[in-house]
Amino acid sequence: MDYGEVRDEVDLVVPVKTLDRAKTRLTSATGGDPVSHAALALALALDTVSAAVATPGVRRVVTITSDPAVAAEMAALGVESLPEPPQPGLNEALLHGARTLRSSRIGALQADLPALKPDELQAALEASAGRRAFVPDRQGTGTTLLLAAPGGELDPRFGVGSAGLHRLSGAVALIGAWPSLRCDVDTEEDLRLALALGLGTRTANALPAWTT
Ligand SMILES: Nc1nc2c(ncn2[C@@H]2O[C@H](COP(=O)(O)OP(=O)(O)OP(=O)(O)O)[C@@H](O)[C@H]2O)c(=O)[nH]1
Ligand SMILES: C=C(OP(=O)(O)O)C(=O)O
Repeated sequence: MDYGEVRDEVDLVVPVKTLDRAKTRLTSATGGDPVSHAALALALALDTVSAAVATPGVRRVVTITSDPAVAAEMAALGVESLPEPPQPGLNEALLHGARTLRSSRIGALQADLPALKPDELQAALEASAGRRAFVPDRQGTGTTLLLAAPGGELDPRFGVGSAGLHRLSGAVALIGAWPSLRCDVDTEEDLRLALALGLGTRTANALPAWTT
């Protein structure tokens, strides 16, 4: 295989929790209303995936989710969903996706990047230059994107302090001027920052009243 041609082309797995369990740290942002909360969590994922699909170096996007509502909305974007494996947990879900896809190059993208710009994701793919690499979140502690090397293992270590764990596991930290790729939305403060960066249309339409 000529890795020179494929090394910037990647298949991305995007994990999405069931909407009733997702984004608990954002619960206060929607005033505790479960319907508004689920709509916001779904919008975050749809905007993230839409931007990923529009990125030239991304060949395929697949979500890992057990939520039929998420799978149906993703299908409307032309994105396939795989159910979660029997083993619980984010890393298990990502490993299951990576094993199922058997891609020439695999990556994991978090589903809470509602300001994501395709040109910033593309720039990160190019900066990885075919290495196993990751993009830390804006605080530098979490991970928003993990890329395997072409033909290599993803070896995901998401969870608390994942940036440090990915670094320790030998992945290269990619730090660029990619604010939309580094702005994962866990809290109200993150949502305000993403709003300032320019939200995708679905999240903009699902925003709680306090943002307007
Ligand atoms: N499929 C799947 N996705 C998960 C799982 N755990 C986390 N995720 C997803 O992984 C991404 C990062 O997780 P977090 O930022 O912690 O999001 P979260 O768990 O919804 O948020 P909190 O409840 O506030 O911790 C999000 O896209 C989640 O939907 C899991 O067990 N399975
Ligand atoms: C699971 C992660 O996301 P967060 O830190 O946003 O919960 C992570 O960054 O590994």
